[in-house]
Amino acid sequence: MSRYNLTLLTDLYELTMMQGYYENNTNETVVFDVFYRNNPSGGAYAIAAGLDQIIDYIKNLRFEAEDIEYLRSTGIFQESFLAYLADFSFSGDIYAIPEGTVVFPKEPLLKVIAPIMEAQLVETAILNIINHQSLIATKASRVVYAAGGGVMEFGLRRAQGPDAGTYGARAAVIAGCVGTSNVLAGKLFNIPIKGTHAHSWIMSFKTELEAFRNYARLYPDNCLLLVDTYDTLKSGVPHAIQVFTEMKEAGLPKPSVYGIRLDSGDLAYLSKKARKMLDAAGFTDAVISASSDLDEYLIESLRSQGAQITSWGVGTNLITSKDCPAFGGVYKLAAVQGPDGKFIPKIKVSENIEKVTDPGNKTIFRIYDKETGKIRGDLIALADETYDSQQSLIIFDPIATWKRTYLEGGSYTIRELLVPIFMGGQCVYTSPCVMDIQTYCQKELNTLWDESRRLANPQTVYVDLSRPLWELKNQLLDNIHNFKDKK
Ligand SMILES: Nc1ncnc2c1ncn2[C@@H]1O[C@H](COP(=O)(O)OP(=O)(O)OP(=O)(O)O)[C@@H](O)[C@H]1O
Ligand SMILES: O=P(O)(O)OC[C@H]1O[C@H](OP(=O)(O)OP(=O)(O)O)[C@H](O)[C@@H]1O
Ligand SMILES: O=C(O)c1cccnc1
Repeated sequence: MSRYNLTLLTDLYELTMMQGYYENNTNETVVFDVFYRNNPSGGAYAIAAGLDQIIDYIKNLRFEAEDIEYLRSTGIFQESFLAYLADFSFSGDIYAIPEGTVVFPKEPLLKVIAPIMEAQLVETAILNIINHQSLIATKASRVVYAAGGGVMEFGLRRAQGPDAGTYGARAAVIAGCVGTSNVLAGKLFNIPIKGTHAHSWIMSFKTELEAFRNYARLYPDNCLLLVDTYDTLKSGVPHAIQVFTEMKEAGLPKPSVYGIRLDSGDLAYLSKKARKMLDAAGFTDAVISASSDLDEYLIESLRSQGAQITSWGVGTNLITSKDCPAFGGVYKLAAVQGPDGKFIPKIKVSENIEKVTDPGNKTIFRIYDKETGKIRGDLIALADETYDSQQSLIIFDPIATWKRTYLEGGSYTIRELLVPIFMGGQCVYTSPCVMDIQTYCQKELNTLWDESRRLANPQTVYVDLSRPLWELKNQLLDNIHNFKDKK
């Protein structure tokens, strides 16, 4: 997707810090990690999304003459720094977890290794993109899980602006929605567009029957009729049946999709009644679709009541992730390259143990049970560590270290999650198309145990530190405390 230049999509402080580094003549290479601390909506996982837009952003990162002019007009920046910006391009490395991957708190979803001026500039846009799309993908995966499939994303009108509606639709399809009502998203990302019709269509005709007949004449192959404008069971469903009967009698080919949409009332009750009426008329394959302020909990409840709904239009609650409006991804410095080229690990200490960062240039290994393919745990490790799944391995909780799991050599498989995206400023990664990411995401979700997928109180997936990383972290914490003690 070609996009306008987002180079100024950054917080002012990134630019003022950048100018500070420029003035001080410091531009050492650093490592920054993107990670999040808590799973959205009380779940046990998130879905990584947004990488393709980050790639686009980095590729197009340059200060145009008008950007420089604007920055000059603020009076904050020196001419020498503006001249540096005019020549700026990204020269660093980026590693990331591919889109559609199931991810967990604390693990680096993306890692930037670049001169500090570059690494600092890109913080805001990277977080903005990952935080939004990962949030919506995670929410959508919950909705799709509850529905068992057949979810159409209908939220554009209630999204927080055009970008949220469009990239949100992309994220929703990655996570398993069968399509979106957003036509621009369909065009930009080559994803299926779906839709029925509104109450206004029915109301614009003299009668409901006339409105249905007209719609069926125009769209005989994809004909979902909205049946709740006047009276769902006494008018809408009987009229829909009448029109389907007329289509059949006219000898029209069987539609690819036909049926009804319920948009109000007791969806459980109405769908069961409507199913009986459609079946009795011989339309056993007619689809019953439902919409109206749905979310994963309502859908789960409807299904547990035996609602006869197999197609779901979900808007507001999905596209805004209404119960959890922010993803909370952060960007933290993990290492600074010393004069000898080696990375010096950095740690941020906090009163709150959860907020102490993991130091060093790191990677992530995912450990799967060999027999079932399910995730046993993730291991955040130093980037130069290697593992051999034929060797036995003990993984342990980095805080409650007595909680440990012994993995017998040969009983597990292991995969490194971070892959190179940019090397020396050049993109070395080709993003799959959205529908391929969707297929991959489905496989990813299947690596979670059912206990970690359920909506309420799911089982946490272990994210542990490798022994070398754990030792490094403790050593740095000790050093800091020794220093404090001596003061
Ligand atoms: N982070 C971890 N890494 C590896 N193994 C762990 C981890 N946490 C727990 N275990 C192991 O998993 C098993 C279950 O432990 P336990 O019941 O304490 O799990 P838990 O997830 O900590 O439970 P809780 O839900 O109370 O937090 C034990 O064998 C324990 O040693
Ligand atoms: O309810 P959502 O999950 O957001 O799904 C999308 C809603 O948008 C449409 O309604 P419309 O905008 O016409 O308003 P309505 O709520 O009055 O039907 C549609 O009929 C759904 O009800
Ligand atoms: O096509 C539909 O039925 C639709 C699209 C957007 C919002 N509500 C419904």
